[in-house]
Amino acid sequence: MLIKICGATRVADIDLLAEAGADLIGLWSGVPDGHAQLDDDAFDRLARATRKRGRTPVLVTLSRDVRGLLARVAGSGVSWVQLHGYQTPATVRALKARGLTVVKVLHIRDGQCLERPLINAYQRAGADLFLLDSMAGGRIGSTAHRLDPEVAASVVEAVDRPVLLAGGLTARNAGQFRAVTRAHRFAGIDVDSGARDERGRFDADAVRAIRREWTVGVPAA
Ligand SMILES: O=C(O)c1ccccc1N[C@@H]1O[C@H](COP(=O)(O)O)[C@@H](O)[C@H]1O
Repeated sequence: MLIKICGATRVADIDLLAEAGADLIGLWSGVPDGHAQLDDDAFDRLARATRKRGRTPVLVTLSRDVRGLLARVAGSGVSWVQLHGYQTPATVRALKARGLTVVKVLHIRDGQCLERPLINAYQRAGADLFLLDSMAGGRIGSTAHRLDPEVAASVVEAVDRPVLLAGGLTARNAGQFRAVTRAHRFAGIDVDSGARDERGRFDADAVRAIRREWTVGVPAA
């Protein structure tokens, strides 16, 4: 299973996350006013640092601007893109046409998957993975609002792609998701808030504990 930690902003973050066991590291571009939004130079520098440490950088974005996204991946050599907003299947198709690995986020609000009617269209467009994230009210992302394990299990059953879980995940709540983590489609987790200390800095012990608790009973790849 994959552990993705999201929102690195410094090379020191990459060092800490790589050492603590992150497989994928999320770098934000096209997240206006986001707490971890990077300018282009910082994005390229952190993408290089991530690859140098043998980890996979992931461009995390709300942008629907396909040209802009292609420019960003071309400039940085990043090949994974996480579409965290309400991008359409056409955006997924356009990125897949360039050979990128595309993770499409499905938003869970009040027990419902907002994009459920579009799941087949995203699959036909070539989405490689889905990522379930819980919304708090109208807010997208880093809500620290825990995903509902039963809703996650029902969406995982409904899709035909590997699934990452996100939304308020920590080492402490791993046990509540055992039914999902045993599912054939479960691919891993994505964490932002739960990997940080009270000052908002990444915490290596928290990341190690996340890896330890979330891999209990999950067959090795
Ligand atoms: O946090 C945001 O504002 C955000 C904006 C745009 C894209 C992603 C964002 N956050 C992502 O939300 C998940 C879950 O975070 P958490 O563990 O609940 O804090 C994670 O991928 C964040 O990077």
